[in-house]
Amino acid sequence: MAVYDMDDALSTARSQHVSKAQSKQSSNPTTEISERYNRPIAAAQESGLPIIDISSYLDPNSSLEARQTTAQAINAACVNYGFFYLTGHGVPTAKLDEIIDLARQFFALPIEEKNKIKRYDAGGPEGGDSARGYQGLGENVTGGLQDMQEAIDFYRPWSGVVEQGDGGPGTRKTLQGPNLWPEKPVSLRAEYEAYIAQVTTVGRALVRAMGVALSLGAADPDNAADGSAEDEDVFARNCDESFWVMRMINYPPLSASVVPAANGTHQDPGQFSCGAHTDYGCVTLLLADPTPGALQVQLKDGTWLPADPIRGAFVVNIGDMIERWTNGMWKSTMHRVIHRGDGGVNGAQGGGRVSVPFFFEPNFDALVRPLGKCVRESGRESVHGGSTYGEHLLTKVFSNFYYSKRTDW
Ligand SMILES: O=C(O)CCC(=O)C(=O)O
Ligand SMILES: [Fe+2]
Repeated sequence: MAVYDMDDALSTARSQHVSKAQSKQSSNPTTEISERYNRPIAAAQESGLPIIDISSYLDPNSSLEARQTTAQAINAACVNYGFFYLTGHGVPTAKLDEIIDLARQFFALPIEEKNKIKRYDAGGPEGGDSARGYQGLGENVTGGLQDMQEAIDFYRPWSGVVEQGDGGPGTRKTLQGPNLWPEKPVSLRAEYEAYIAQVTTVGRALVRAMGVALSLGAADPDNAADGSAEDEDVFARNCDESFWVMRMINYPPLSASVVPAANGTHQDPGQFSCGAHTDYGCVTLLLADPTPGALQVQLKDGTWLPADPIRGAFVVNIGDMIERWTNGMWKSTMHRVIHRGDGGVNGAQGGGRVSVPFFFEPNFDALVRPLGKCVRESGRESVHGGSTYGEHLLTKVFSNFYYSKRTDW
């Protein structure tokens, strides 16, 4: 089951779909980490993630009924899984292939070339901003463990005032630097910028559909610019200048990985490609190469569901800001990546798995706090007093843990 055919995969996933698991999701990442690989993989997965066609939110001529059907499917997927496949998004499959291919070409370059766009700490003499640029193997940490991945992070360009960093002239504040684009492959930057424009359109459509899915009520035209109005446009309004992040990742096979350590090198067979975490923002549109078995999603009974790629579809998951806005009615779901390299197209070649998640996030200054309707319907106290997305993001970047479970809000 190496390369998916879209039609086959869709029909298989639909026919295999079974009802949700009921028991409570683990919220303690340390338990998960201590168990390493030992948690069961959900019985070879009887249940696939739901598949949702977003085209009715991209087509201005779609019927109300079509949009309602999509919204209901989104609500069910977010209540039960926090994850789903997204089709009908309009980004050509050839474009998706090109994005993966360019990433693979970059990661195949010598380390000296990759380090030309190395990420450096804010305030340092290199002019880094602690966020943008290339991160080598083992630099990313989840739950105290090094992840076996290398990556480049790109963010929405900083449009606020650019301040001098704490290190004096020539230094930068966190997040305020320019994106560091690789010189090679030469076409990467233009292709990626065009892709970012496309996925931003998809992200906008998706969050509009999510507002409808929560039955928040039609927007009053008088509130069009009011970020605090709690109608069905609330997510769209608070994401209209999305402070997006795009991460280009290469996961070498764990079986062959050697992690650089202060005292030389060591190999850790219990290492994760990416440790269990929830995403900290709004919605993630994940594009990944066809390697099966690598991405795993934690179901409510604690077992892990492999979320294998479907060619031409995104894997979408909701992040902590949506969980906060919905007062926990929609949960951001734990997921992890284990690319052992012992199967699949790329694994069989002993190669890395490449993925390019696009994190469609709220505006930097968007105030994110539980919606009144969700507080009432969830039947629980408000889970958070509210903070801007920018404040939340900065705690993530300052903590130097790219990923973390949401216990810190
Ligand atoms: O590479 C993947 O499949 C998932 C990556 C991920 O979860 C993340 O970057 O947040
Ligand atoms: Fe993630």
